[in-house]
Amino acid sequence: MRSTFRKLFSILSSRERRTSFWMFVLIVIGAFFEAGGVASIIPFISVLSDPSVVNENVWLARAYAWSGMESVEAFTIAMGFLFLGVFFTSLVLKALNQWVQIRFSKMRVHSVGSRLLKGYLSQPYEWFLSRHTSKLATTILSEVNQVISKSLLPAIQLVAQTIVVTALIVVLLIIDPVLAVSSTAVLVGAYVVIYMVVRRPLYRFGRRRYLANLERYRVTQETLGGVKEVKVGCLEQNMLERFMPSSFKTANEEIKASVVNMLPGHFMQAVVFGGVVGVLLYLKQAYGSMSGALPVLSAFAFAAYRLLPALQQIFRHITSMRSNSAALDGLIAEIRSLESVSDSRLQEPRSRFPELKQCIKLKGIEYGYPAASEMALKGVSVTIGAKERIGLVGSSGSGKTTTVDVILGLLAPTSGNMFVDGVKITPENVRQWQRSIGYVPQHIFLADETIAANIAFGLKPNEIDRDSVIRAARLANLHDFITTRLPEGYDTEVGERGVRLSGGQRQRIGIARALYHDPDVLILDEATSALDNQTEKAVMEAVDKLASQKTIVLIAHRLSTVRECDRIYLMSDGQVVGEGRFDELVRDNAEFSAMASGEPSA
Ligand SMILES: Nc1ncnc2c1ncn2[C@@H]1O[C@H](COP(=O)(O)OP(=O)(O)OP(=O)(O)O)[C@@H](O)[C@H]1O
Repeated sequence: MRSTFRKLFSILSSRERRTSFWMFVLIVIGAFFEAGGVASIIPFISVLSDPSVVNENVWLARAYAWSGMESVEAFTIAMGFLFLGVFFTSLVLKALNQWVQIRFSKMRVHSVGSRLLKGYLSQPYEWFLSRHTSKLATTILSEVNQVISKSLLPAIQLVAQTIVVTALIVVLLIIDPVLAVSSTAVLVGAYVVIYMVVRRPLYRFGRRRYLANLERYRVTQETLGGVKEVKVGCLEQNMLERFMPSSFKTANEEIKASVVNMLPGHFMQAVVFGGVVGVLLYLKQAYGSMSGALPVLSAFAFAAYRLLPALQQIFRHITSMRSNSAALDGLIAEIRSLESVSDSRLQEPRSRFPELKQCIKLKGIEYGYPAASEMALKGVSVTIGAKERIGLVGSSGSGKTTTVDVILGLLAPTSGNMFVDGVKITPENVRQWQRSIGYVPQHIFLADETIAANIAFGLKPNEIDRDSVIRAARLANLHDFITTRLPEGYDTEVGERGVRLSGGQRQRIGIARALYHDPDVLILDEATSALDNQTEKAVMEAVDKLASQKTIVLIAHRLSTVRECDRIYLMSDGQVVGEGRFDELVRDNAEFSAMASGEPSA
């Protein structure tokens, strides 16, 4: 249990830890008043049942004299009000404490989730290559919530209830030590026995729920993310059957944990009722008569009214923390797997590289993916002149995308260097370099927003510059389509994942997006490979318009795409094996010439 507290503490920031200290102080004050409420009932009931105690008891006599009351009746009424005052104050403090505790923990869903996303975003691109995005999303969206509501909040409430229970027991010990010790021993002992029985199954249920929930999210994301393939492949039933076991398991394990949480409550009622009989017999024995025992009985009854639910809640909090320790461990492992979180990797660099004047030079680049046995790039040297249009071609797996990812500054070469106008690209200046590049991937991710917001992707609505959006759309050959064919022009919603746009239109939105920040260099990574010849032609017209305005790097499967390039690099097995203009390569390079002859001319 101590280690669970330590782990929970470790997911809080130092500011949150300080806040939790003040929350603890408030809990102690609340407990003080709760115990005071129980203690103050004794003198009130004593005076009520036998007014003569006002003179017999030293403390009551002093209080009576100090109050200056004229009659014992008035004093009794005042005592009643005092008791009610303490009791009401304890209720108000209880409500305040609950509000503070719930607010503190629910806000942690927000802050821990945000810190986690910040941690993910500040990781290098390489880090993401070995991660499943569905697991990252599940951790942020589901597991953080699970840990906070089923582990952190119970932990806080456990501390609060334990302090209240301790304070109440101290008061009871003062009132009647024998009764306090024996009844506490029976109650706490019964809970300890139950906990010992259920702790292992609870951990098992929690671990199975955690794993099943990850699987549930993964299958959901695959199914909905690939809905087109699912529909075409008639895989609906298949996907449903893959989803249902993990979904069933998640629910089932949660049911088991909840029932185990609840059952001891019934068992404890049997213990308590058995105990009441014993207490009454004891009181009759110890105080001679029931009327003599009335003040003590009232105090114990009143304390039990708080103590029993508090003990039951303590038990539930402990079991909840226990059954969620797998989720907490998962979250901690995820936080630890993050390399240092650096703000510099999150902020937009203030400046960008000076305009490209001469060339981008890759010199002897070697790169190996973390888990791969073979190098993906084996000494690649490439020169891309300013305002040139360069093509990268080669068979699948030859290293084109890896080369582009190095140019994009996403992968740091294992050896070799990249220079931009003679300046070496280093971790310090790579983000400025990235600001100079516009990138168009093979599949454009379209957000469920307007055309304008999709072109100015990632910006807040008030940051979008309409003139830049229109300029980029004109360059991408999209402006006429947007203004004449779309009902609300640039303010037309594209629909989730761009389903209302054709493949060619989506790709041109991608090009407009890449051009929005007016980059020097435009990189298209198989941006037209998924399009038919006719649609590709329309997209390539947009690219042609940019020739001699921008430096362009094109990765292409189809050689027709790179026909107009100033220079083409042919890659094979992580190396550059040919270089030249299209016709030069057809003439001089057997591999290229074979590729060209195998492809119908566009
Ligand atoms: N994330 C990765 N982890 C390990 N190896 C990888 C990874 N991505 C690519 N590779 C390997 O690196 C080599 C080069 O891959 P790359 O994607 O650069 O080729 P490509 O020419 O772009 O291929 P394609 O035309 O199919 O996209 C391949 O052998 C590939 O298997």
